[in-house]
Amino acid sequence: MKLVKDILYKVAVTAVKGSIDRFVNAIEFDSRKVGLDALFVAQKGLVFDGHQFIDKAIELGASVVVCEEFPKELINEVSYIKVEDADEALAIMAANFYNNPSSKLKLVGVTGTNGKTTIVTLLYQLFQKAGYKTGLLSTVKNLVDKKVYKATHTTPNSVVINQYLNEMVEAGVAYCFMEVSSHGIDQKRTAGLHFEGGVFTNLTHDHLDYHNTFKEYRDVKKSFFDSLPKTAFALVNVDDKNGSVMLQNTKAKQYTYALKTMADFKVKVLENQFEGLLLNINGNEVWTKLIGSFNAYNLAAVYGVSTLLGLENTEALTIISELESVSGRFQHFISEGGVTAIVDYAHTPDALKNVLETINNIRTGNEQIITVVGCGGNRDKAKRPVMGRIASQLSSQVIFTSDNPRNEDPQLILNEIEAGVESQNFKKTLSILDRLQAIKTASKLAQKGDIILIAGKGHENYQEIKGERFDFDDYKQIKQLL
Ligand SMILES: CC(=O)N[C@H]1[C@@H](OP(=O)(O)OP(=O)(O)OC[C@H]2O[C@@H](n3ccc(=O)[nH]c3=O)[C@H](O)[C@@H]2O)O[C@H](CO)[C@@H](O)[C@@H]1O[C@H](C)C(=O)N[C@@H](C)C(=O)N[C@H](CCC(=O)O)C(=O)O
Ligand SMILES: Nc1ncnc2c1ncn2[C@@H]1O[C@H](COP(=O)(O)OP(=O)(O)OP(=O)(O)O)[C@@H](O)[C@H]1O
Ligand SMILES: N[C@H](CCC[C@H](N)C(=O)O)C(=O)O
Ligand SMILES: [Mg+2]
Repeated sequence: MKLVKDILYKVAVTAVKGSIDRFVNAIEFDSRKVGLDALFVAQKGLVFDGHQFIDKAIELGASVVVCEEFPKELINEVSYIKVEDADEALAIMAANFYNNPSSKLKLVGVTGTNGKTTIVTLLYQLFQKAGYKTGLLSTVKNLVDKKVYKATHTTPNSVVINQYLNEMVEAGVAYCFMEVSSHGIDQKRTAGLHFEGGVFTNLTHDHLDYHNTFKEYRDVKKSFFDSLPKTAFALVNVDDKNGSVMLQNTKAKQYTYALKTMADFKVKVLENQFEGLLLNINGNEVWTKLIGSFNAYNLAAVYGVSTLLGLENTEALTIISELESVSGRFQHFISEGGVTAIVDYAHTPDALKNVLETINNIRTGNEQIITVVGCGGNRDKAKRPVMGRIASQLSSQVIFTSDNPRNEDPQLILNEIEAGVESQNFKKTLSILDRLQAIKTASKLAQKGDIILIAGKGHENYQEIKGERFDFDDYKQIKQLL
């Protein structure tokens, strides 16, 4: 039970009807989940306006309603609180409800188009190995020390974030590393959190269905850095031209990492092999099991965060050499028949290009690269032809197939991917709607020494078709087939 007055601390309230000197036992924004004495927040969503469910929420027991507009008819027993921004109010109230857990541990948020999951997962591993209880909020899973919870979003909603953080505090967790997605920032899921630091990885094409323009997408990411307090650090990749944009208006202490430019955390790739990377990190040579120069960027960020959080340089470097790759990110094996299979979550043009360039750079002879790839439905359509073009340019053979079609016609998605293939590359491509058949075909085409890349779904263990999720795991399938 919590006093409404206390939950409203720091919320921009514009009007109140009824008493705020009363207790509630939960905060809900989905009327279907409301129980007795809950506080219901009406949010304007993309599909529905939560204000239309206020009556329903009261019927189910809500005693306090937080909204952007008062309903026409008010009920005497219910308290109504009008706020400027319901999403932001929800996040601040959620933090207050759980006694602001983010200020009781050290929370670091990682944002950018690619590399978030990799960086937060490596940081989780690193701090665990250094002997600290650690938390993780990521696309793949959420972890409260060693306890595993399923992830539904890259950045969960603000109530869930604070629930996890609260559980972390209770479990004695000292550090939490979380992914901060652009949807999450835009929907204010991270408002009201106290960050010890923020990291920017890179900004390339994705989510333009949601953010409309690249500038809008960039400005949403920037607003995360604008909101950091001056006690925090802001660590950005300055090889990406948007790195400096992120720092423009931040109050936080500024730090940089890079491979090509001068930076506080400077990494050079000395060797780039299938077995791993030999790096020079700020003058120290380190061997790591991670593959591909894009992971040199991720490790530069990991090293930067570790030392900014107070870890000894030598300890950080020693543990970096022990870190394991992240599931579904360049996850690979070599079959008995000598075929290398790689499963990777590359679902953006930049990621696909990086992964294919990595494979092209580290292959030793004339091995064929056979790529199986598709694009998700009900998401950014503009990236489809670009991914089609990149896959066909950088592979010996490409099989386009379905990713998660969601509610779109899978064949139409394939047509949009194929539209990006240049005429000289047509003969390299093939389209097979069924993902399992596509993977089977790749496994039949592959000869000893060849490399199969299955891109787009990484760790996902399902395929979403017409609103239904069916079991599907790229890695398990290819492992069985080879
Ligand atoms: C596009 C998007 O982000 N949508 C999110 C958004 O949904 P929405 O705006 O459509 O909500 P809505 O259905 O219109 O409902 C509006 C309000 O009415 C309420 N409602 C609705 C129905 C009802 O009967 N009663 C009721 O009270 C809803 O709870 C909500 O508060 O708000 C919901 C509640 O917080 C989210 O679950 C939902 O995420 C959907 C499932 C989603 O797929 N999001 C993806 C795109 C996403 O967020 N992805 C990023 C990763 C991106 C990356 O790769 O970087 C992530 O952070 O996971
Ligand atoms: N630093 C990087 N720069 C470019 N590409 C990267 C980088 N790190 C990883 N990738 C590529 O992007 C894919 C996704 O990586 P990761 O899951 O770490 O990113 P993410 O930012 O968490 O993605 P999402 O937005 O889906 O949560 C990887 O499988 C790899 O192909
Ligand atoms: N976080 C990404 C996941 C994309 C994964 C891909 N398999 C797809 O379904 O499109 C997104 O929400 O766009
Ligand atoms: Mg992620």
